[in-house]
Amino acid sequence: MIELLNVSKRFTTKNKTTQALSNVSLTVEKGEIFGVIGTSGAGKSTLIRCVNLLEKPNEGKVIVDGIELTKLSDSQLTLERRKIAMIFQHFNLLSSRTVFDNVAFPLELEGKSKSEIKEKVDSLLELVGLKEKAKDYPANLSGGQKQRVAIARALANDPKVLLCDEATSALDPATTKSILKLLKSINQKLSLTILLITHEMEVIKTICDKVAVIDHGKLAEQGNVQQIFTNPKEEITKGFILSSLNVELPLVYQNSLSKIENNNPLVKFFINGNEDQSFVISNLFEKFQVKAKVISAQLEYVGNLSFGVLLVELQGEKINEALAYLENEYSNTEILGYVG
Ligand SMILES: Nc1ncnc2c1ncn2[C@@H]1O[C@H](COP(=O)(O)OP(=O)(O)OP(=O)(O)O)[C@@H](O)[C@H]1O
Repeated sequence: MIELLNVSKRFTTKNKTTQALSNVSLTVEKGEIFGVIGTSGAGKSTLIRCVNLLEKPNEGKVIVDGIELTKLSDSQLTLERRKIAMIFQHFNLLSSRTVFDNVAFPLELEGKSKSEIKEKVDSLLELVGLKEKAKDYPANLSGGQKQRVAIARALANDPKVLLCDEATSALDPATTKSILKLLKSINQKLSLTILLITHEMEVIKTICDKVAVIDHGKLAEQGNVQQIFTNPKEEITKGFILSSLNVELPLVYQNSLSKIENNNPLVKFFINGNEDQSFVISNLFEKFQVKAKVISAQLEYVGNLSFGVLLVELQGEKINEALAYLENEYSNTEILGYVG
């Protein structure tokens, strides 16, 4: 449904040229939710804006629904853009219009009749759960409600693709969840293809089928979400996954941690979704008679795979063998220090 082929984009200002995207290729299949994750300045906004040609690539092709947008005239592009809707971090609603009139706006531009508009807007407000707010103004809505209006408006012209530019970044965690749930249900009900950009792994984990990691304008890694979460190849991807797993050393351990190596090591390591790895505690005991006291842990599920981080204190005689085993078998094994 969306294909970017070797897309590059440079911005040239008076003093310098920034290579915002280098040779980016990706394919989003029909009906898929595809997430692009990256840190600030990585090129996410530029990438998503290249899909509807709000930014024109310097090189490469952009193909949406079989049409190569990069070779269309401006008037042809205007027509094709109707298939591609977009929502934004800050909602971009018209403050002088009611909720109803915001959603009606693209239909008015299309020249639809009053009765057609009423029928469509009512059904869209029903879809996003905001029927009772039809007469309210944006200023009187919560952030989550504003984004619901923006989603209803985006769907007014029955687009084939929805682009989400950090759509939940301005929302609190509970509202983020409800908006992601709404996007997923729209994706399923309408078979709408969704491309989103985010800096939060949580968003990817919650609704995406596929993910691409962008770093300094290049795609570092891409694949289905299960595969990337459980077997990340690139350091940047591992960093995103670890940052979404929040294990902290409890204060009592922080205060007693030392560098004295003949004490018990505190070890942090990553479980990658492989079922064998879930048996780490019994493996350590069976193989080395080393006991692993769990200090902190976070396990997550992507589909039926569990992955996560474990923080344990190792106790026993064959500590060095146990550490070598963890370093070999588990990614990102790290000795945080020693406790007496
Ligand atoms: N219009 C522009 N003119 C000049 N440079 C730009 C322009 N837009 C983006 N850039 C530069 O291109 C690079 C990528 O920017 P982009 O906004 O795509 O990153 P991002 O990943 O979306 O970051 P953020 O999450 O902070 O919005 C940055 O170095 C940015 O400064």
